[in-house]
Amino acid sequence: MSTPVPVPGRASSGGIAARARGLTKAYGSGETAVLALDAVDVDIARGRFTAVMGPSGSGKSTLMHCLAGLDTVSAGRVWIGDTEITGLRDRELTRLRRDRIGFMFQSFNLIPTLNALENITLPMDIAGRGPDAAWLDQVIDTLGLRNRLTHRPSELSGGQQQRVACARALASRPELIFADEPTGNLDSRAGLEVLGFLRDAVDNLGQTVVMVTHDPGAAAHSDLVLYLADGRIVDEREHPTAEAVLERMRLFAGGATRAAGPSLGTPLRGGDGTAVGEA
Ligand SMILES: Nc1ncnc2c1ncn2[C@@H]1O[C@H](COP(=O)(O)OP(=O)(O)OP(=O)(O)O)[C@@H](O)[C@H]1O
Repeated sequence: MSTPVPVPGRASSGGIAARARGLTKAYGSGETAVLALDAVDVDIARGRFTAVMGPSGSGKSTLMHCLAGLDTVSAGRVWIGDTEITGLRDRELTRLRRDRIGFMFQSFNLIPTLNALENITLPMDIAGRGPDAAWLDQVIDTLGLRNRLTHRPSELSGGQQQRVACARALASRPELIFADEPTGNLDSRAGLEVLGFLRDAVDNLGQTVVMVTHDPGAAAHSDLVLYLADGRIVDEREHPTAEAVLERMRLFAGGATRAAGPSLGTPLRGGDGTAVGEA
């Protein structure tokens, strides 16, 4: 009998929020084809904060998009909870994304003509579902948005806008939140705040978060870092510190990481608090 090979990401006692087997994504064809993901197996543990890191072009965003059903796969299978999403029709996939997944992007993606509260509840309004009032209250208070609810995005700072986007992602109490560089457009103080809220969402609200980032300091807020290189998960680390992540990133080809910008180096919880990224 062969010994089972451990799958990156591993389960928590809470089970699996998403998983992929043999996930392969190629762009283009023939000579110009790019293999963005190369037969990736991964388990995303429920109730945990998972960070995805790797050099530019390693496939981080593609992995996120395929796991979240935002992009089709070339081969392999993907599940959200127990639902296989590969093979779902567009309409079913749209409904699944709307009902079961929350998204945060680097560029906030708020509607400029709606105020903060309207932005937060928009996905539920579109779905024709009223929010759970007690949960929504808790999300708004956790994110410190109570006195900003009537403001439009242009009347909010970048950090406040991302907090609104975070509240929008949380409002329907999704099974899983995917965040693609959520701190990429924020100064380090606002970025730290947003990471703290994502951490709170996992620790205090029982949410599951998957975050793509370039920043070892941001990754240090997670429970587990998955390292991608050339479309494969090549390593993982539990309870990462910023130093350990930076060190691992240095091992990638050329030693170059895009961590040279302002780093969100001081985890609000755990880690050793040393600022990195300026190294
Ligand atoms: N729509 C597309 N068409 C063709 N190639 C693409 C497309 N999207 C991504 N790729 C290629 O797939 C590979 C993985 O891209 P991806 O955006 O997932 O990497 P990444 O790790 O998120 O990069 P970055 O850190 O720079 O955002 C890259 O080689 C990229 O050029």
